[in-house]
Amino acid sequence: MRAIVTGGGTGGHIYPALAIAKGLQSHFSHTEILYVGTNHGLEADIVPKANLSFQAITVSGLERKLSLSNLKVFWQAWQGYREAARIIQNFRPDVVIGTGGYVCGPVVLAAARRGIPTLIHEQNALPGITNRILSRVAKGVAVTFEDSVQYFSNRDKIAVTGLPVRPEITESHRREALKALGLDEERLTLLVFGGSRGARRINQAMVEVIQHYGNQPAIQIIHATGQAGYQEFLDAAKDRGIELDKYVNIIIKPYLYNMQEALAAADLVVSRAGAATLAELTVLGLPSILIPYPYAAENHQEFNAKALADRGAAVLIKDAELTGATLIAELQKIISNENRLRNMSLASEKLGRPEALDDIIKCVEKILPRQ
Ligand SMILES: CC(=O)N[C@H]1[C@@H](OP(=O)(O)OP(=O)(O)OC[C@H]2O[C@@H](n3ccc(=O)[nH]c3=O)[C@H](O)[C@@H]2O)O[C@H](CO)[C@@H](O)[C@@H]1O
Repeated sequence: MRAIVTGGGTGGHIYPALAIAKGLQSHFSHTEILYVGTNHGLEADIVPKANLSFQAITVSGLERKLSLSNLKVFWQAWQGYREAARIIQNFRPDVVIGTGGYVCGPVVLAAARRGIPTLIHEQNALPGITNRILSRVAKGVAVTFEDSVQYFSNRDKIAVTGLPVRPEITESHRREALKALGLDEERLTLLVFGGSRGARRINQAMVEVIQHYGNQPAIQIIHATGQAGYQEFLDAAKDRGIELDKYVNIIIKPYLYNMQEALAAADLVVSRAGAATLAELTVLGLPSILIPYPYAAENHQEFNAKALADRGAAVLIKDAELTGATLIAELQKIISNENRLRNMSLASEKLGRPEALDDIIKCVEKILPRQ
């Protein structure tokens, strides 16, 4: 089986594509995977680290208003289409799978035009523009939420599968993960990150949180600032007189390439409310404090977060209300109440979709020509 997977820009599109690639590798014998992305998306960094072949094409997003730079984007899209067509011609895939982001457009279109079976996966309840367009030509459409079915015209090809998480995330174990991270088994572990690109607002609040919990014996913290916010975070901590290297219970990283270990070690998570993150939290039954990114298209992160908060799996803090003090107060309420932590964890587990990856592999089987 030869498959091209494509999806890019942010982790929310890339990790589901990686999960599907790994699912294909373990389901079909002799699977060869090629990941097609762009050189300026996070995928150029993440995919080679996952030991998959990677090729880049030229493409960028449209601005919403008509402008000269949009003309350049159309030209790039045409170039990207020709590059995608060439890659497809050389690789000769049996199937092409897209998980959203602009890069999927030319790749899935070029494959569909050549009669190659194509499947797209939508992570959010409100489908992205690329997937809405591609759903017209794709042979199959897998969606995370029942709610998104209404946005697609051809309902026969839609399957509600949930969002696939990377297999290593469900296969990691707490004890080994804590050991690998150099953390203590007796302490409560708090994992904090702001989606795949980090979140400045969360980083700002975390400076105070870290000062509050630094060297406290009962807790340890892993905080990913995002690549772009790392230096700013270190500077802000320094300005506050915090000497991070004196805290034995705090790990600060720009990015967690070993998220499976961080999640396995965690007892409680503070994060944005992107769809891939929430699928990972619920598949592991992790309780969380969610701060939805308020500028995500049509405020979809707030809807994502509410789905968990309304069922008792998470506490929601609005971005505008987030400060170091509000975060510490919420953390204290949860940490000091073991029962609450356990109930949140049970509620979270109920929302998990561990079968999502298998269901997507079934969708792939369905669109392949019969042998
Ligand atoms: C601002 C915005 O519009 N964000 C969107 C983007 O979020 P974003 O790209 O942040 O994606 P998600 O929050 O859904 O997922 C982040 C992914 O990155 C991983 N990770 C994160 C940090 C780190 O250090 N290491 C690491 O591995 C997480 O484990 C997760 O797999 O795509 C999601 C899925 O389409 C949408 O729901 C989000 O609304």
